[in-house]
Amino acid sequence: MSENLELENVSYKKNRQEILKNINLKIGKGKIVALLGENGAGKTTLMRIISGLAKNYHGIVKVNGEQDVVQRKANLSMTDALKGLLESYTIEQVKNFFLSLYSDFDIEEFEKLKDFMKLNDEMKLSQLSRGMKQKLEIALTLSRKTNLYLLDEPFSGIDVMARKRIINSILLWKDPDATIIISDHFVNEISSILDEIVIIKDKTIYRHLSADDVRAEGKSIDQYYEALYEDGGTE
Ligand SMILES: Nc1ncnc2c1ncn2[C@@H]1O[C@H](COP(=O)(O)OP(=O)(O)OP(=O)(O)O)[C@@H](O)[C@H]1O
Repeated sequence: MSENLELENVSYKKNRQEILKNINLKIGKGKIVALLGENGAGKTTLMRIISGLAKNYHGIVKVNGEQDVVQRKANLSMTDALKGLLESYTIEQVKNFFLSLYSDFDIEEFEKLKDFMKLNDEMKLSQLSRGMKQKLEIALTLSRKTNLYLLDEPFSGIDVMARKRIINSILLWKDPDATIIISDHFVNEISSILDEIVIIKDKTIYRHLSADDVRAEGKSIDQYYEALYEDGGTE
């Protein structure tokens, strides 16, 4: 059976500058994975490569065994849902747009998530705060029934209490076979739901390990992550 995500020797340059090199990564079905790294390490770029937004990379990218970009897009859902949408759109219009665009968009799931996020149909995008927009993006992203979810710093503008509520609920919303990759700078907040950790450093995958292995060492995931940099890893 194929992995939900496979990257083989992926490299990417932008304006002749090397951004990522020799990325090899396999993520199995059902895993929740943290994608970690300093500012500018390449987390967003990696997600954009996987989702087919960043082009002209070298190497092989497969989502649910599919290499073709159209197939990959059909097999993943990413938190860039509101990009390009008119600010005058109401949430109801956004919902209808998603319904027309994605055959896997689960309207009942969206209604539940929308209530959970304390959003309503009449709200216009222009009236939403940054945190409210992020909540809407999470709701839209998770309402698609797909194999891979890419959440790029999904909680950065969301207040602490709502963040905890959302993180704790991800396990309930998630299909057991679906894989979620979350990039985040607040590792301790998501650590309880993680199965694996991927760290990008020096333009490549620096560590890929199971969260249980870290816990078995008696360390929390953020302690482990911080120690990597304290040990002189910031060169
Ligand atoms: N449009 C662009 N043109 C040129 N270089 C870019 C562009 N976007 C990103 N980069 C470069 O690509 C590298 C990786 O950026 P990326 O946004 O993927 O990092 P990140 O790990 O997501 O960072 P952060 O944690 O700050 O969001 C950086 O060195 C950045 O300068």
